[in-house]
Order: sequence, then structure tokens, then C-alpha cells
Amino acid sequence: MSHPVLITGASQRLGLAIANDLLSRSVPVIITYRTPKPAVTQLEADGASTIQADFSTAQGIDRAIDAIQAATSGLRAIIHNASDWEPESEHRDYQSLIETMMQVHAIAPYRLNLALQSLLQGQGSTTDIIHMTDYVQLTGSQKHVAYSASKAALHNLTLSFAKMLAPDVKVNSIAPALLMFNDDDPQAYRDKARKKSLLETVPGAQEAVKAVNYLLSSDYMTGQTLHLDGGRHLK
Ligand SMILES: NC(=O)C1=CN([C@@H]2O[C@H](COP(=O)(O)OP(=O)(O)OC[C@H]3O[C@@H](n4cnc5c(N)ncnc54)[C@H](OP(=O)(O)O)[C@@H]3O)[C@@H](O)[C@H]2O)C=CC1
Ligand SMILES: Nc1nc2c(c(=O)[nH]1)N=C([C@H](O)[C@@H](O)CO)CN2
Repeated sequence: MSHPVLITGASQRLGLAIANDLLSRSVPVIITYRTPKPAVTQLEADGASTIQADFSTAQGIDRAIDAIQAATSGLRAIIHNASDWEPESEHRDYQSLIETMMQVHAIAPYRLNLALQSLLQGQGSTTDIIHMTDYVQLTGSQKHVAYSASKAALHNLTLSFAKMLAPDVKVNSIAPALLMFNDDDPQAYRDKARKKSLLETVPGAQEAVKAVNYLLSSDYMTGQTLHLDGGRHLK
């Protein structure tokens, strides 16, 4: 039995699709979730190990590290997917907002990678860390300033950990633009957002699944970014 793939924040959307794809191919999976929901129960029924974790505090990260170390003696990969997409417009306490964004998107991946690196090493074949960043890591964002800065920090962690953990561990970013709408996105937003890319499409979660599977199968990618943006960078 191969070691499990750890996916953070996998109770919905992209993380859930990645977990379900791996399980469908009998790849063992450990997921973290923040909020209990039916999808977590279903993942457990499908054989996933599930760990409740809130990465917004140091104590929450401590507890997650302890739980993951107790759950497995090795890891095939870590996919840092957990994320809060918070705009400044919905906050007045900007100190708290950027602290939370950095906590979830940079400090948690940083601390988990350092604490769990030994679970990824010495397996005779390369293992993987994948950071789910964002198209805005290079462009910035007027409406999600703290979020964007934290994703840029996460991408920089890709570069540092790729140097630190080679050759045992490959470390890459996946930087999506719009892959999936949120249920409450109004039609006007959807129509406008679709036109932001050259391909004028919103591909859905399977685009992230395919990117993850490419990186897991690669023998020569590390310190890189897979940009899933439909050509938006050329508009
Ligand atoms: N969807 C898209 O189009 C795009 C996605 N991305 C990135 O891809 C990744 C997946 O995106 P998507 O599936 O839309 O993500 P979601 O917005 O659905 O969030 C994924 C999960 O993160 C968890 N999460 C949020 N805050 C915390 C926290 N403090 N501690 C632990 N877990 C937390 C949530 O847990 P719970 O629900 O259990 O509370 C949620 O299920 C993210 O990193 C995102 O930034 C980037 C660009 C575009
Ligand atoms: N945690 C999340 N991060 C992001 C989301 C999301 O739903 N959850 N969505 C986006 C948007 O699709 C954006 O890319 C549209 O331009 C970005 N990050």
C-alpha cells in the first residue's frame, strides 16, 4: 500500500474533486476539513482519513500537525489547498484580515512542510508538495489585497522548499484563475468573469484535478507554476 496523499481543505470544490479522483484510483487519502459537512462523511465512507483542522491559529496548526503525524508513517504528497478568499470590502479590521490570510495561505503551509518533511523523504522515489496559489500571485488584486499578498508568499515558499527538499521532494505551485464559480455568484458577474480569459470558459474542478495528476506523475518539474488561466495573462 502506497503512502497517502494529504489534501488540506478538501470538504468542497477543488479539494473534494482532487480527493475523489485519487480515491477512485485507490490512492489512499488524508483530508483536513474545517467545517463538518456531508461530503466529509462521504469521503470517510469512501475510505479517506479525515482530520478537523482550522489553520487560522497557531494552536490549530499545532493540532493538525499532531493529528497528521499520528495518522500516517509516510506521505506520497501534500496538497495545500485550504483557503479563505476574503475581500477588504467585507472587513474593517485589516490587521486581523491580513493576519488570517497569511496564517492560512502561508504560515500553515510553511509549518506543515517543515514539520512533515520527514514523512515525504527516503521513499526511494520522488514525492510532492503542491501549493494551490492563484493567478493574482503575479498581478496583485485591488479587491483581495491581503489574500493576493498571502498567495504570493505561498508561491515564494514553493521556490524555497523546492531548493530545500530536492531531490527527494518536488515542490510546485498551481496558479488558477477562475476555475469554478461560487453558488452565490450572480449571472452578471458570471458573464463578465467568463470574458476575462482568452478562452472565455470556466472549466470547473477537473482542470485542477488534471494539473495535480500531471505534477504527481512528473519526473522533472520542481520550483515551477502551472498557470491555469485560459490565456487571461494575454488579455
Ligand atoms: N475556485 C477557483 O476558481 C480558484 C481557486 N483558487 C485556489 O484553489 C484552492 C481551492 O479553491 P476552492 O475549492 O474554490 O476553495 P474554497 O473556497 O472552496 O475553500 C477550500 C476549503 O478551505 C477551507 N478553509 C477555509 N478557511 C480555512 C481555515 N482557516 N482553516 C482550514 N481550512 C480552511 C474551507 O473549509 P470548510 O468549508 O470546511 O470551512 C474550504 O472547504 C484554494 O487555495 C483557492 O485559493 C485560486 C484561484 C481560483
Ligand atoms: N479559497 C478560494 N480562493 C479563490 C476562489 C474561491 O472560490 N475560493 N475564487 C477565486 C475566483 O475564481 C477568482 O479567481 C476570479 O477571478 C479566486 N480564489
